[in-house]
Amino acid sequence: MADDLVVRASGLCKYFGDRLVVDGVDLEVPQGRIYGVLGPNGAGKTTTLRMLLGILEPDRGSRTIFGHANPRAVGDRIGYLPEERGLYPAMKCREAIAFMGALRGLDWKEGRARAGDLLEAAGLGHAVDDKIRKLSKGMAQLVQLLGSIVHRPDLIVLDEPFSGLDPVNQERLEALIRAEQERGATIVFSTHVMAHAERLCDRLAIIAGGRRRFEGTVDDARAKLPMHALYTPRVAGNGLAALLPADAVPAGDGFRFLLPADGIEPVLERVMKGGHGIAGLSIERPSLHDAFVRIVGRDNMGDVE
Ligand SMILES: Nc1ncnc2c1ncn2[C@@H]1O[C@H](COP(=O)(O)OP(=O)(O)OP(=O)(O)O)[C@@H](O)[C@H]1O
Repeated sequence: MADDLVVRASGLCKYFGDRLVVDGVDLEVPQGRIYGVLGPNGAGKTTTLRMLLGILEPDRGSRTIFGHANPRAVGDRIGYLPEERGLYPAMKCREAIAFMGALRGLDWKEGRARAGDLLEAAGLGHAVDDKIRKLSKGMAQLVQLLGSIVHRPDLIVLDEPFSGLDPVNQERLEALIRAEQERGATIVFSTHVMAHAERLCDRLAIIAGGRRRFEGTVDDARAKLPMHALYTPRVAGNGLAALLPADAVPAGDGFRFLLPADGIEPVLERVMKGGHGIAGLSIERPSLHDAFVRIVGRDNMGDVE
Protein backbone atom coordinates (compact mmCIF):
# COMPACT_ATOMS: atom_id res chain seq x y z
CA MET A 1 0.00 0.00 0.00
CA ALA A 2 1.39 3.30 -1.11
CA ASP A 3 0.73 5.27 2.04
CA ASP A 4 0.46 2.45 4.57
CA LEU A 5 -3.01 3.55 5.67
CA VAL A 6 -5.67 0.85 5.80
CA VAL A 7 -8.48 3.22 6.77
CA ARG A 8 -8.61 6.84 5.72
CA ALA A 9 -11.74 8.74 6.67
CA SER A 10 -12.21 12.43 6.30
CA GLY A 11 -14.98 14.65 7.63
CA LEU A 12 -17.49 11.85 8.21
CA CYS A 13 -20.94 13.15 9.13
CA LYS A 14 -24.16 11.33 9.88
CA TYR A 15 -27.62 12.63 10.65
CA PHE A 16 -30.40 10.59 12.20
CA GLY A 17 -33.45 12.67 11.39
CA ASP A 18 -32.28 16.22 11.97
CA ARG A 19 -29.80 15.19 14.66
CA LEU A 20 -26.15 15.29 13.69
CA VAL A 21 -24.67 12.30 15.60
CA VAL A 22 -21.29 12.15 13.86
CA ASP A 23 -19.86 15.53 13.08
CA GLY A 24 -16.82 15.67 10.84
CA VAL A 25 -14.78 12.74 12.13
CA ASP A 26 -11.36 12.08 10.57
CA LEU A 27 -9.63 8.73 11.09
CA GLU A 28 -6.41 7.36 9.70
CA VAL A 29 -5.49 3.83 10.67
CA PRO A 30 -1.99 2.69 9.76
CA GLN A 31 -1.42 -0.83 8.51
CA GLY A 32 -0.65 -3.43 11.18
CA ARG A 33 -1.71 -1.28 14.12
CA ILE A 34 -4.25 -1.67 16.88
CA TYR A 35 -6.42 1.42 16.81
CA GLY A 36 -8.93 2.34 19.51
CA VAL A 37 -12.05 4.41 18.98
CA LEU A 38 -12.88 5.63 22.47
CA GLY A 39 -15.82 7.54 23.76
CA PRO A 40 -18.69 7.55 26.21
CA ASN A 41 -22.07 5.97 25.43
CA GLY A 42 -23.80 7.64 22.56
CA ALA A 43 -20.61 9.37 21.38
CA GLY A 44 -21.04 8.10 17.84
CA LYS A 45 -18.53 5.23 17.84
CA THR A 46 -20.82 2.58 16.36
CA THR A 47 -22.16 4.96 13.75
CA THR A 48 -18.60 5.87 12.77
CA LEU A 49 -17.54 2.22 12.47
CA ARG A 50 -20.65 1.45 10.41
CA MET A 51 -19.77 4.27 8.03
CA LEU A 52 -16.21 2.95 7.71
CA LEU A 53 -17.58 -0.43 6.73
CA GLY A 54 -20.19 0.84 4.29
CA ILE A 55 -23.10 -0.42 6.41
CA LEU A 56 -24.16 3.22 6.62
CA GLU A 57 -23.40 5.83 4.02
CA PRO A 58 -22.00 9.09 5.37
CA ASP A 59 -24.12 12.17 4.73
CA ARG A 60 -20.91 14.12 4.27
CA GLY A 61 -17.26 13.22 4.11
CA SER A 62 -15.51 10.26 2.57
CA ARG A 63 -13.58 7.15 3.51
CA THR A 64 -11.41 4.59 1.81
CA ILE A 65 -10.55 1.09 3.04
CA PHE A 66 -7.47 -0.42 1.44
CA GLY A 67 -7.72 2.47 -0.98
CA HIS A 68 -11.28 1.57 -2.06
CA ALA A 69 -14.04 4.13 -1.78
CA ASN A 70 -16.59 1.31 -1.53
CA PRO A 71 -15.77 -0.80 1.56
CA ARG A 72 -18.03 -3.59 0.33
CA ALA A 73 -15.64 -4.16 -2.58
CA VAL A 74 -13.08 -5.39 -0.05
CA GLY A 75 -15.57 -7.13 2.26
CA ASP A 76 -13.70 -10.44 2.22
CA ARG A 77 -10.60 -8.74 3.60
CA ILE A 78 -12.55 -7.40 6.57
CA GLY A 79 -13.69 -9.12 9.78
CA TYR A 80 -16.43 -7.39 11.76
CA LEU A 81 -17.90 -7.97 15.19
CA PRO A 82 -21.06 -5.85 15.26
CA GLU A 83 -22.53 -4.33 18.38
CA GLU A 84 -25.54 -6.63 18.04
CA ARG A 85 -24.43 -10.12 18.95
CA GLY A 86 -26.12 -13.15 17.51
CA LEU A 87 -25.40 -16.61 16.16
CA TYR A 88 -27.74 -19.43 15.17
CA PRO A 89 -28.51 -21.07 18.52
CA ALA A 90 -28.86 -24.56 17.02
CA MET A 91 -25.39 -24.55 15.46
CA LYS A 92 -22.38 -26.08 17.14
CA CYS A 93 -19.47 -23.73 17.86
CA ARG A 94 -17.20 -25.24 15.22
CA GLU A 95 -19.90 -25.03 12.55
CA ALA A 96 -20.94 -21.51 13.57
CA ILE A 97 -17.39 -20.30 13.05
CA ALA A 98 -16.94 -22.20 9.77
CA PHE A 99 -20.29 -20.80 8.60
CA MET A 100 -19.19 -17.23 9.23
CA GLY A 101 -15.96 -17.97 7.36
CA ALA A 102 -17.92 -19.44 4.44
CA LEU A 103 -19.90 -16.19 4.21
CA ARG A 104 -16.55 -14.49 3.57
CA GLY A 105 -15.50 -17.05 0.99
CA LEU A 106 -13.58 -19.50 3.17
CA ASP A 107 -13.66 -23.19 2.22
CA TRP A 108 -15.96 -25.09 4.63
CA LYS A 109 -13.49 -27.85 5.51
CA GLU A 110 -10.69 -25.37 6.05
CA GLY A 111 -13.07 -23.25 8.14
CA ARG A 112 -13.92 -26.20 10.39
CA ALA A 113 -10.24 -26.99 10.90
CA ARG A 114 -9.38 -23.38 11.71
CA ALA A 115 -12.41 -23.14 14.00
CA GLY A 116 -11.07 -26.01 16.11
CA ASP A 117 -7.66 -24.32 16.39
CA LEU A 118 -9.16 -20.93 17.19
CA LEU A 119 -11.43 -22.33 19.88
CA GLU A 120 -8.51 -24.20 21.39
CA ALA A 121 -6.30 -21.09 21.40
CA ALA A 122 -9.09 -19.04 22.98
CA GLY A 123 -9.46 -21.53 25.82
CA LEU A 124 -12.75 -22.85 24.46
CA GLY A 125 -11.46 -26.17 23.14
CA HIS A 126 -13.92 -27.99 25.35
CA ALA A 127 -16.85 -26.34 23.59
CA VAL A 128 -16.16 -27.19 19.92
CA ASP A 129 -19.18 -29.45 19.68
CA ASP A 130 -21.43 -27.53 22.05
CA LYS A 131 -24.45 -25.86 20.57
CA ILE A 132 -24.47 -22.07 20.73
CA ARG A 133 -27.63 -22.09 22.85
CA LYS A 134 -25.68 -23.93 25.57
CA LEU A 135 -23.06 -21.19 25.87
CA SER A 136 -22.98 -18.30 28.29
CA LYS A 137 -23.43 -14.86 26.71
CA GLY A 138 -19.72 -14.10 27.06
CA MET A 139 -18.65 -17.37 25.49
CA ALA A 140 -21.07 -16.91 22.61
CA GLN A 141 -19.59 -13.47 22.05
CA LEU A 142 -16.09 -14.93 21.85
CA VAL A 143 -17.28 -17.57 19.40
CA GLN A 144 -18.84 -14.85 17.25
CA LEU A 145 -15.57 -12.96 17.37
CA LEU A 146 -13.67 -16.07 16.26
CA GLY A 147 -16.15 -16.40 13.42
CA SER A 148 -15.36 -12.86 12.35
CA ILE A 149 -11.62 -13.59 12.07
CA VAL A 150 -11.60 -17.20 10.82
CA HIS A 151 -11.06 -16.08 7.21
CA ARG A 152 -7.88 -14.27 8.35
CA PRO A 153 -8.96 -10.77 7.40
CA ASP A 154 -6.46 -7.99 6.86
CA LEU A 155 -8.67 -5.53 8.75
CA ILE A 156 -10.62 -6.47 11.87
CA VAL A 157 -13.27 -4.09 13.20
CA LEU A 158 -14.65 -4.90 16.64
CA ASP A 159 -17.49 -2.92 18.17
CA GLU A 160 -17.23 -2.96 21.97
CA PRO A 161 -15.64 -6.44 21.95
CA PHE A 162 -14.94 -6.43 25.69
CA SER A 163 -18.43 -5.61 26.88
CA GLY A 164 -20.10 -8.48 28.68
CA LEU A 165 -16.90 -10.52 29.11
CA ASP A 166 -15.61 -11.58 32.52
CA PRO A 167 -12.00 -10.71 33.40
CA VAL A 168 -10.64 -14.08 32.23
CA ASN A 169 -12.34 -13.80 28.87
CA GLN A 170 -11.28 -10.15 28.61
CA GLU A 171 -7.70 -11.31 28.96
CA ARG A 172 -8.23 -14.02 26.36
CA LEU A 173 -9.62 -11.41 24.01
CA GLU A 174 -6.65 -9.12 24.57
CA ALA A 175 -4.31 -12.03 23.75
CA LEU A 176 -6.32 -12.84 20.67
CA ILE A 177 -6.20 -9.25 19.42
CA ARG A 178 -2.43 -9.21 19.92
CA ALA A 179 -2.10 -12.54 18.08
CA GLU A 180 -4.09 -11.14 15.16
CA GLN A 181 -1.80 -8.12 15.04
CA GLU A 182 1.22 -10.44 15.02
CA ARG A 183 -0.34 -12.28 12.11
CA GLY A 184 -0.23 -8.94 10.30
CA ALA A 185 -3.82 -7.76 10.68
CA THR A 186 -4.88 -4.19 11.37
CA ILE A 187 -7.38 -3.93 14.21
CA VAL A 188 -9.89 -1.17 14.97
CA PHE A 189 -11.99 -1.53 18.08
CA SER A 190 -14.36 0.70 19.95
CA THR A 191 -14.55 0.77 23.71
CA HIS A 192 -15.49 2.85 26.68
CA VAL A 193 -13.18 0.81 28.93
CA MET A 194 -9.94 2.72 29.22
CA ALA A 195 -7.83 -0.12 30.66
CA HIS A 196 -8.04 -2.22 27.50
CA ALA A 197 -7.28 0.72 25.30
CA GLU A 198 -4.33 1.67 27.49
CA ARG A 199 -2.80 -1.79 27.15
CA LEU A 200 -3.61 -2.51 23.53
CA CYS A 201 -3.77 0.59 21.38
CA ASP A 202 -0.92 1.82 19.23
CA ARG A 203 -3.07 4.85 18.46
CA LEU A 204 -6.49 6.02 19.44
CA ALA A 205 -9.17 8.54 18.70
CA ILE A 206 -11.44 9.94 21.38
CA ILE A 207 -14.92 10.81 20.19
CA ALA A 208 -17.54 12.66 22.22
CA GLY A 209 -20.75 14.25 21.06
CA GLY A 210 -20.04 13.04 17.54
CA ARG A 211 -16.77 14.96 17.29
CA ARG A 212 -13.20 13.76 17.40
CA ARG A 213 -11.61 15.36 20.44
CA PHE A 214 -8.21 13.70 20.31
CA GLU A 215 -6.02 11.56 18.06
CA GLY A 216 -2.65 10.11 18.91
CA THR A 217 -0.90 7.53 21.06
CA VAL A 218 -1.76 6.66 24.65
CA ASP A 219 1.32 8.61 25.73
CA ASP A 220 0.22 11.63 23.68
CA ALA A 221 -3.11 11.51 25.53
CA ARG A 222 -1.40 11.21 28.90
CA ALA A 223 0.87 14.11 28.04
CA LYS A 224 -2.25 16.31 28.06
CA LEU A 225 -2.02 16.16 31.83
CA PRO A 226 0.85 17.18 34.08
CA MET A 227 2.66 14.57 36.17
CA HIS A 228 2.65 14.75 39.95
CA ALA A 229 5.30 13.82 42.49
CA LEU A 230 4.55 12.22 45.83
CA TYR A 231 7.31 12.83 48.35
CA THR A 232 7.48 11.46 51.87
CA PRO A 233 10.22 12.83 54.17
CA ARG A 234 12.14 10.67 56.61
CA VAL A 235 12.11 13.59 59.05
CA ALA A 236 9.17 15.95 58.78
CA GLY A 237 9.03 19.13 60.82
CA ASN A 238 9.28 22.85 60.54
CA GLY A 239 10.56 24.36 57.39
CA LEU A 240 9.89 21.42 55.10
CA ALA A 241 6.89 22.98 53.36
CA ALA A 242 8.98 26.04 52.46
CA LEU A 243 11.44 23.79 50.57
CA LEU A 244 8.71 22.23 48.43
CA PRO A 245 6.98 23.75 45.39
CA ALA A 246 4.25 26.23 46.29
CA ASP A 247 1.45 23.90 45.14
CA ALA A 248 2.50 21.06 47.50
CA VAL A 249 -0.39 19.68 49.55
CA PRO A 250 -0.22 17.10 52.34
CA ALA A 251 -0.88 13.55 51.14
CA GLY A 252 -0.56 10.67 53.60
CA ASP A 253 2.71 11.13 55.48
CA GLY A 254 4.12 13.31 52.73
CA PHE A 255 3.25 15.86 50.09
CA ARG A 256 1.92 15.82 46.56
CA PHE A 257 2.86 18.46 44.01
CA LEU A 258 3.11 19.04 40.28
CA LEU A 259 6.36 17.76 38.87
CA PRO A 260 8.36 20.99 38.40
CA ALA A 261 9.40 21.90 34.87
CA ASP A 262 13.08 21.49 35.81
CA GLY A 263 12.47 18.06 37.31
CA ILE A 264 12.36 16.64 40.80
CA GLU A 265 16.12 16.83 41.48
CA PRO A 266 16.30 20.47 42.71
CA VAL A 267 13.50 19.75 45.20
CA LEU A 268 15.31 16.65 46.43
CA GLU A 269 18.56 18.58 46.84
CA ARG A 270 16.79 21.15 48.99
CA VAL A 271 15.05 18.64 51.24
CA MET A 272 18.25 16.61 51.62
CA LYS A 273 20.21 19.73 52.56
CA GLY A 274 17.44 20.62 54.99
CA GLY A 275 17.94 17.23 56.70
CA HIS A 276 14.50 15.85 55.84
CA GLY A 277 15.71 12.79 53.94
CA ILE A 278 13.58 10.67 51.63
CA ALA A 279 11.33 7.93 52.98
CA GLY A 280 9.33 7.66 49.78
CA LEU A 281 9.22 9.16 46.33
CA SER A 282 7.05 8.40 43.35
CA ILE A 283 6.20 10.13 40.12
CA GLU A 284 2.56 9.62 39.21
CA ARG A 285 1.88 9.24 35.51
CA PRO A 286 -1.64 10.25 34.58
CA SER A 287 -3.72 7.32 33.39
CA LEU A 288 -5.57 7.22 30.10
CA HIS A 289 -8.72 7.49 32.19
CA ASP A 290 -7.49 10.80 33.66
CA ALA A 291 -6.58 12.03 30.19
CA PHE A 292 -9.96 10.96 28.85
CA VAL A 293 -11.74 12.94 31.56
CA ARG A 294 -9.66 15.98 30.70
CA ILE A 295 -10.24 15.65 26.96
CA VAL A 296 -13.92 14.77 27.04
CA GLY A 297 -14.93 16.70 30.12
CA ARG A 298 -16.71 15.29 33.12
CA ASP A 299 -20.16 16.23 31.80
CA ASN A 300 -19.71 13.95 28.81
CA MET A 301 -18.29 10.98 30.66
CA GLY A 302 -21.31 8.64 30.50
CA ASP A 303 -20.34 5.32 32.08
CA VAL A 304 -16.74 5.27 30.96
CA GLU A 305 -14.65 2.89 33.05
N1 LIG B 1 -30.50 4.10 13.76
C1 LIG B 1 -30.54 5.16 14.56
N2 LIG B 1 -31.57 6.02 14.55
C2 LIG B 1 -31.60 7.10 15.35
N3 LIG B 1 -30.63 7.42 16.24
C3 LIG B 1 -29.58 6.59 16.31
C4 LIG B 1 -29.47 5.42 15.49
N4 LIG B 1 -28.30 4.81 15.79
C5 LIG B 1 -27.72 5.55 16.75
N5 LIG B 1 -28.47 6.62 17.06
C6 LIG B 1 -28.13 7.67 18.02
O1 LIG B 1 -26.91 8.25 17.60
C7 LIG B 1 -26.07 8.54 18.71
C8 LIG B 1 -24.74 7.82 18.52
O2 LIG B 1 -24.97 6.42 18.64
P1 LIG B 1 -23.79 5.36 18.53
O3 LIG B 1 -24.43 4.02 18.71
O4 LIG B 1 -23.03 5.61 17.29
O5 LIG B 1 -22.89 5.73 19.78
P2 LIG B 1 -21.81 4.86 20.52
O6 LIG B 1 -20.68 5.77 20.81
O7 LIG B 1 -21.50 3.63 19.74
O8 LIG B 1 -22.55 4.51 21.86
P3 LIG B 1 -22.54 3.17 22.74
O9 LIG B 1 -21.22 3.13 23.43
O10 LIG B 1 -23.65 3.44 23.69
O11 LIG B 1 -22.81 2.04 21.82
C9 LIG B 1 -26.82 8.09 19.94
O12 LIG B 1 -27.43 9.19 20.52
C10 LIG B 1 -27.86 7.12 19.41
O13 LIG B 1 -29.01 7.15 20.20
